Amino acid sequence: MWNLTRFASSRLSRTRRLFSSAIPGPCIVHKRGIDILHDPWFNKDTGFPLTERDRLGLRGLLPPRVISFEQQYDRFMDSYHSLEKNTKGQPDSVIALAKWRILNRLHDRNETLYYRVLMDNIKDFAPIIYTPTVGLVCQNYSGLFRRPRGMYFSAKDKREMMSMIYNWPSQHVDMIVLTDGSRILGLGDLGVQGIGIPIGKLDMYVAAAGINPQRILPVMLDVGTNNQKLLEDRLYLGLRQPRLEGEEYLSIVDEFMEAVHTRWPKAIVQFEDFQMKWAFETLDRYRKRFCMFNDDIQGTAGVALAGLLGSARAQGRSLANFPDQKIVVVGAGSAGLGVLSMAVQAVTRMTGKHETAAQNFFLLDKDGLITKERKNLDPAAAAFAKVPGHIAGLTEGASLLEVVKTVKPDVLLGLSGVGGVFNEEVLKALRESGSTRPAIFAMSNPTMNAECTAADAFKHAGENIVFASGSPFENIQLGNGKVGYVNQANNMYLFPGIGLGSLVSGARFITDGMLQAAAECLASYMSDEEIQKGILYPSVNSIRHITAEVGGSVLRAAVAEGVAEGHGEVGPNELANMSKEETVEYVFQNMWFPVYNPLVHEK
Ligand SMILES: NC(=O)c1ccc[n+]([C@@H]2O[C@H](COP(=O)([O-])OP(=O)(O)OC[C@H]3O[C@@H](n4cnc5c(N)ncnc54)[C@H](O)[C@@H]3O)[C@@H](O)[C@H]2O)c1
Ligand SMILES: O=C(O)C[C@H](O)C(=O)O
Ligand SMILES: [Mg+2]
Repeated sequence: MWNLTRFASSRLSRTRRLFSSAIPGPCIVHKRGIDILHDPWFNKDTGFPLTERDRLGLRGLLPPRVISFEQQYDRFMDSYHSLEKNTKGQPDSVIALAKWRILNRLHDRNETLYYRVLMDNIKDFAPIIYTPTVGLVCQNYSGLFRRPRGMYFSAKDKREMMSMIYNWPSQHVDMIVLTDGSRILGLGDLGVQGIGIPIGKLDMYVAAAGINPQRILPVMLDVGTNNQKLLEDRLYLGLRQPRLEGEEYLSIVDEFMEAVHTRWPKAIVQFEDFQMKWAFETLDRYRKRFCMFNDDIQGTAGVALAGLLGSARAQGRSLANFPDQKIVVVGAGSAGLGVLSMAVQAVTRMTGKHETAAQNFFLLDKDGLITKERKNLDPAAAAFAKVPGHIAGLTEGASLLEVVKTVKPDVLLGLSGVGGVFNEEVLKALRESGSTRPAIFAMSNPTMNAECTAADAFKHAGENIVFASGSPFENIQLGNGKVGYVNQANNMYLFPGIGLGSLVSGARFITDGMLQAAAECLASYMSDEEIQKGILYPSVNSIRHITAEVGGSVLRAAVAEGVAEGHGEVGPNELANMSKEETVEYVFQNMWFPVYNPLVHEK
């Protein structure tokens, strides 16, 4: 139901009321007539008032009755609910794709209405436009393709990107999400079909951070694919060649980054779902030259750290005891290593001792426990490699079950991309760990790649656990009215605020201090009462509020670190003089909100 009063009960209420009473400002449009109806940025469908139909040459191109935004909203939601009813009993994937299609059609037609229904129903719609359905959409992208969205740069576009970037119709771009499709969620190399991920992430940017949808740009860098099935698929829409490697690959990314920053020097680029070697290499290569970050390494790390600190609180420990938590991380890829690096930074700050900061962290990959004896030990994992035999029974390549039985961890955190690796035996061993309240983070996406389901976690590891997963699961009814709370540990709680805070501070770079501030903000967001119930993260329904808070923290950190250059009319000195509350209010004020603005034609 379309209802502005819902905001009154949310944590957004004060600021939202400010917005809702404001008269929407006019919006300049350079086209007329049918071209406006075909442009989802400006189209209002049957919502164009008569005066506007006259002004814009729309008279006669629409049925005569003017339908209000509220009525359009309700009409869409009615169709959506009918679809839900009509698809009952069909396979989950069929229902999920049908829901995605109806939302996507609205997205293609009328962005204002689309983003409004998305924002108001974010808990129901996030699983469709984001994980898990976005994974299914990427897997089937070439068959589902109807209209392009975003930009595609391919290996064949070498030396052309600087001019191609000017093909994008929008004068201003604030946020770019870029992928090369090489590691899409836990689904592997999906080549050009990975474009669904930047689209879904940017939908979250609009819904959560209020980035103006006219200023977002999803980008696919198609450098080929090593997915043989796709190369042989006659419908595949990407380059039919193996992935570029080495310098050839980097020269393509370099050229793209130069082109973007020539046209939009202040645009922020989020790298998403790059395979590990390129995720680290590109972060290292660009983070001191451009305002960019890698969401899988850095966004995930902050969300996981906030969850780890929350689990310590849920176990009744003071934060000063966080370094004593024994944490087993399964998956030594971009996400797992990002999480451990940030956790080590946190422990170092608490104890002042870097050398021993990783002593309670245990890291496994597909070959088991990583120790100093590992052949071809990845330098990025070396800091977390154990000395074999240091703890009796812990040898190189020990299985997850052996590690859990020996270490008796407080936390089991999965970023392996492998569904079910937290199997019954592992979960039962965790139950025996003796930890007052074991925590399980099954963070891999989409749902079928989660290390365990919520139901299995509560069943085998005990009702006392704290549970979080990367993709959403329903809460578990434990009987006798008791509920096993399911958290969603997903980087969506941070990347929108990191992007928005960087944007409105005019940050030159995104520093570790800004990322740390984002994580601390999320960690301190939850009350003790919530944490005791096992609730580690806010409801997705309050994502705009948490994003404004995170954005404010990121902004303040940017100022403190001397990288804030100001944004629009607001200079660095003004930013520096803002109180904490003022920074959050300023971030809110910069959020776009979907309403129909009066359209004014200009040649
Ligand atoms: N919830 C979130 O916010 C979030 C954020 C980022 C990534 N992820 C998910 O994390 C997963 C991994 O992402 P990544 O970028 O680190 O991938 P990656 O390919 O860089 O790393 C995967 C790691 O898992 C290890 N692995 C594979 N099979 C294993 C097994 N059976 N047991 C133990 N380890 C195993 C690999 O050796 C590798 O170290 C993906 O499913 C992704 O969707 C979730
Ligand atoms: O996309 C997500 O839902 C989270 C994360 O970025 C991932 O790669 O799994
Ligand atoms: Mg990702």
